Amino acid sequence: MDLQRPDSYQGGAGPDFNEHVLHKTILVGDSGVGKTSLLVQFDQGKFIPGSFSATVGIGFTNKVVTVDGVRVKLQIWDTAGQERFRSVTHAYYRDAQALLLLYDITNKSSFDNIRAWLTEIHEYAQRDVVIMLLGNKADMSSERVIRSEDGETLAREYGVPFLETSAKTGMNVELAFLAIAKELKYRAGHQADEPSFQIRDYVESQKKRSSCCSFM
Ligand SMILES: Nc1nc2c(ncn2[C@@H]2O[C@H](COP(=O)(O)OP(=O)(O)OP(=O)(O)O)[C@@H](O)[C@H]2O)c(=O)[nH]1
Repeated sequence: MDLQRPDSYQGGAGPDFNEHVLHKTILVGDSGVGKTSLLVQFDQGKFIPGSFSATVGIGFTNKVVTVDGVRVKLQIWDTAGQERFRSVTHAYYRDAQALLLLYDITNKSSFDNIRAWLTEIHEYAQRDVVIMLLGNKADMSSERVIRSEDGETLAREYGVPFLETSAKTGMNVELAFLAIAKELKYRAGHQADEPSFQIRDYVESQKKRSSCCSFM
């Protein structure tokens, strides 16, 4: 990711109670799991195949998501997964409202490291941070080593929502950010008579499964 990249915030008119609030969301996970690709797919609707260039440091993209007719501004931070940048990225966890934690379904160690990532998150982030677990590269069915059920079981253990995504095809990418935006909007303020919003139930009801892997 180019850290000098200009802010991609899609501003514009439109009254809502969140107009001036930026909800800080951070992408974390091992190097190469697809954090930058996921953000590019969500922001620009495209996937740039080819050689992998690791993120250096940290950078952000602003993006407006409309949920239930309300504009919610997400400031999405893309972090470097490489170990040598950890101390830099930890500093950003503290004021994050949401964290998208990614592993790569074709890379076992990226999945095994999720527990260590969650330990770090619990150490450095706020107690009530919204966490979502994402198993990325779901399009790579022939190289899959982590079953969908394994991701689901781990997410259930930690009480967090889970989705399999593909930054390549776009599968569930918008849903992941939309669910986060809905949760943050709900937390920012809701009517007393508004039904409660449960992010895990919402994700379960909306998610598309990778058609490749129902046998796994
Ligand atoms: N097939 C497929 N390839 C992907 C997907 N997501 C990412 N990739 C590829 O995986 C490689 C790593 O992707 P990145 O988005 O750079 O990974 P990252 O997590 O940002 O890596 P760091 O910046 O080092 O933390 C690149 O070659 C991407 O093209 C996906 O969903 N499907």
